[in-house]
Formats: sequence, structure tokens, C-alpha cells
Amino acid sequence: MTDLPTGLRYLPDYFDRTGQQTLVEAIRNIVTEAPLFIPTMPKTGKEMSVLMTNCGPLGWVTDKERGYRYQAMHPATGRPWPAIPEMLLALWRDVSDYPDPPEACLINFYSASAKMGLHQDSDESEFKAPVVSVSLGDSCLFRVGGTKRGDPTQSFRLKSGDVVVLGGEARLAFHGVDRIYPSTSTLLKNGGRINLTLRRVTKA
Ligand SMILES: O=C(O)CCC(=O)C(=O)O
Ligand SMILES: [Fe+2]
Repeated sequence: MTDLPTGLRYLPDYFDRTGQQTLVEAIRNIVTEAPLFIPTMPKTGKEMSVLMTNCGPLGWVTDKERGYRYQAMHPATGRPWPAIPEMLLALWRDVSDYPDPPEACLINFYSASAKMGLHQDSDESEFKAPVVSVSLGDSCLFRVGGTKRGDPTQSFRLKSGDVVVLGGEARLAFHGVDRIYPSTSTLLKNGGRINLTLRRVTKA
């Protein structure tokens, strides 16, 4: 891998197999309390290919009518999101270089055919805090560019246990997931990939 954007930190194998299994068990419990939902694009209502849920005081949601936003309640159950697992709060303390805890942890489920188009994470009011991403299960091809949509991009593989920190100049870097590599991990019984992103939403 050549020069990554300034402020992008790639921490391969941050979580060992035991840590990954502990996280998957925690996510299983979160999904029981806060069921996965199908996110839809603002205005068009087009379904995204990932399934989502959240944990934390706030969760990221989207639908045709109200678009991208953070809210304290699950859109279908109307209940608050489950708490962020302590292991993820510890990760944030370790890598974020930000004094306050994350407020949202978005949980994305990718099937073998799911992807995520190039986008910026820009629905937060605090950009001084990084976005911290954890990959679990099958590997993916991750693409990252600059802060403008047309900037050149580079791609690299993320595998189970890897952590990526988008901070500093890279906080608003365009990024996306072009493809999943099926059967590259045995972590998830039914295959696929889980991505967790920890975000600070409001200014402390
Ligand atoms: O799945 C990933 O690695 C990235 C997810 C992402 O960019 C997001 O949820 O905003
Ligand atoms: Fe993102």
C-alpha cells in the first residue's frame, strides 16, 4: 500500500479472533433488541444493499421522507438504541485522540452482493472527532479518496479484525465499499461482512 491520505490510520489485526468473537456475540444481542432495517435513499426511496442497526445514545438512520439523520430511537420499534459495548468504547479511547465518548455506532451488514457507494460521513456536527471503523467477517475492497468527490482514489482490502481511523484531513474523505470477497472468513456462520463505525455526533 502506498501513501494513504493524511489522517487515515490503518490498524490491521487490531482485534484478535477472541476479540472478534466477543464483538459478534455483542452484536447478536444488539440486533435482538434493535432489529436490522433496510435503509432507503432520501427522495428516491431506493433501497441500499446493506442492512443496518445502531447502538449508542444516537443512531444513524435514513428514509425516503426524512433523509439522513441521527436519532435517539429505532425507526421501527421506537425504542432507544442499545448501549455501545465496552470493548468498542475502549477502542475509541485507544485510537480516537478525542476527549469524549462516541455517541453513535452504526452497524452495517453486507451480504456477498452488497456494497456502499462513495460518500462522505458528514451528518455529524463535530468533525474534530474521527470516524473509527471495525471490520468483521468476510474481507472487502475498501476505496478511499480525498475530500472532493472527483479526487483520485485508492483501494485496499479490509479483513476481519482490522480497524480504520478516518481523522484529521481524512475525516471528510470520500470512501466506500466496492465489493465483498465471499468465504474469506469463518467468523460469521452465514458469511458476509459486518462493519461498525463509531462516531461523535455533537460537539462536546
Ligand atoms: O463498511 C465500511 O467499511 C464503511 C461503512 C461506511 O462508510 C459507513 O457506514 O458510513
Ligand atoms: Fe462512511
